[in-house]
Amino acid sequence: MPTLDAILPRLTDEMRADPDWGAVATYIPELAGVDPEQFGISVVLADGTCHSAGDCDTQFSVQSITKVFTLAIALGRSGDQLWERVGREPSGRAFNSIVQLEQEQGRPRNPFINAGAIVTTDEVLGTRAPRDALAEIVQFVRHAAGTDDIHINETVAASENAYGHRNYALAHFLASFGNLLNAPELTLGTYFHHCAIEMTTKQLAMAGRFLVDAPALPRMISPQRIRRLNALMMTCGHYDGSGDFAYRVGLPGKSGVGGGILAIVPNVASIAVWSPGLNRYGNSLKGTKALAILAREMSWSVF
Ligand SMILES: NC(=O)CC[C@H](N)C(=O)O
Repeated sequence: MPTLDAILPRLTDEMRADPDWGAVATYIPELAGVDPEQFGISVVLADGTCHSAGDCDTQFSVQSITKVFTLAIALGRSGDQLWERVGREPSGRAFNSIVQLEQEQGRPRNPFINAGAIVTTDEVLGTRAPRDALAEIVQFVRHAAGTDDIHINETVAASENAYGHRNYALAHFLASFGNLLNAPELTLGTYFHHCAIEMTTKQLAMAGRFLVDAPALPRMISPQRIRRLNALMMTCGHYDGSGDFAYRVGLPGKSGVGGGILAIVPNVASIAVWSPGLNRYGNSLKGTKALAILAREMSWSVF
């Protein structure tokens, strides 16, 4: 089998040569200015070694990928009670869709669509001040990644808040159904801030180690919870593109609108890829392409 150190630079060259970079998200003005022609990839193997290529040292907005970390924290705090407030089914709809929320009386389909992540964030917030909940989230991510050099970009959070009408609509809808403990602006303030965490692909691949379940990698949650988080990433991690991602890549993954994807090869590896241009589902165009090639070349699949 070819080694990662041979595959990753070749994959990066291939991605850079492909003229279709997709389109960056524009609804968060601060993200609209990011140069789409960037590509980075990092893989941490079960032995702890990290292999990277391309723009692997550039920090980017991880956005919805943080929903995996907040879900892990919410489950740690509340256990199965969380599932009274949010479901575990794929939504088959865009990440920011509101229609299902009305039809299903304010219980979001899963924790990875925006409505579900707002509920999860609300659970993590509890009765605390947003600053305390955010400190816990950032600490969890730093601990997982094994570095303190991970921060929230306040400008990105403010930019999203200023234009966050849809997320405000979702939060108010949740509140109208009695599924929000805190005032919408408090929960959303916390949500926008954790989405605005920035990482490099190296840091993100390191942070994903806690989902791999390998003896040499840090253990932060139980093996059973690792399997369950991976199951949700597989079924819901790419919104209405989750089926397509499972078909093409065959691994649990979570995307963010900043163009990052965290994918897990259970017991084998944590993979982070970043390219800011998105496909029609709002998932990284080249990130998905690169993962499909890498998974095939390494024979990595859960199927
Ligand atoms: N898909 C995403 O990454 C969406 C996250 C973004 N913060 C939002 O709420 O719209």
